[in-house]
Amino acid sequence: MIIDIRNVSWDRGDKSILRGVNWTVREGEHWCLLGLNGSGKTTLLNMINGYIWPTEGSMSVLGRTFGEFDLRELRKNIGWVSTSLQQKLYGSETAFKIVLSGKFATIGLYDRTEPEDEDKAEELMRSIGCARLMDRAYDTLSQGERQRVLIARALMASPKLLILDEPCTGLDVFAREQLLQMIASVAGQENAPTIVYVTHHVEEILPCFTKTLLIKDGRVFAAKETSGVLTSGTMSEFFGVPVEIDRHAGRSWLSVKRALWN
Ligand SMILES: Nc1ncnc2c1ncn2[C@@H]1O[C@H](COP(=O)(O)OP(=O)(O)OP(=O)(O)O)[C@@H](O)[C@H]1O
Repeated sequence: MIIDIRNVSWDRGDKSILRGVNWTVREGEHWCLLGLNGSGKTTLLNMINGYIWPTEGSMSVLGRTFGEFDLRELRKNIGWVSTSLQQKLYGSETAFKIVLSGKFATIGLYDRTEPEDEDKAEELMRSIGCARLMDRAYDTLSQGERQRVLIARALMASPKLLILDEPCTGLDVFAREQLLQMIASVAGQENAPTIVYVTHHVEEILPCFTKTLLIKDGRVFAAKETSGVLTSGTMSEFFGVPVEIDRHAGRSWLSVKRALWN
């Protein structure tokens, strides 16, 4: 079992940020986590990475129950790509060093690397289409290029779980489609990690994400086959606004069916 969350709540003061969350992710599954701003997605990810602890309930990640193991070891098995990670990295470092640092899950490269690590980093950058950026300083890269470098970094430690937290934020439509194609190819590889893809946008849900967790106001609204979730009826209920879902090329596109102002 990759993630097993049972009846988990997380309270701050008298507010329940997460309430009665149940979610099971099995090896080989690829999930999309969809929710509006403030629905609790980041809180849930922080919990999966062991940065916060459930107020109630129990959970295990990669087969380990919280409280019973070394969190640093766990984090080496989880690749996490997020905007907050981008902000922490040293911008003057080369893209290559940033990818290499993924082996140790550190910000900056302090440990000695072996020639085979360098070969692996180069190979990953090649397969993800960013090898030409190896010697470039990270802060000179475009947003789309940065995301590729961060995904290569996350894969450096051969994680069992890869979390992509809104990777398409700030990308133009072509950069977004390129990145999504790259993610689909990672998901399709033999020995691919289990992927959790976090987004606000249904059109980013690739066919490889066969399961979807909908989260709303800190509660699980649905957790099942994507095909059963991405319907006009379920999404209208989820967003609380009439929407229509159109299917095209194995993906879903959402349009809002009434004015949202006045
Ligand atoms: N440490 C905290 N103390 C109090 N409230 C918090 C704390 N962390 C998060 N919250 C609140 O919990 C709710 C869920 O926040 P969270 O960041 O998990 O949402 P999100 O789904 O990731 O949103 P977004 O899509 O905007 O990133 C928000 O209302 C937020 O203000």
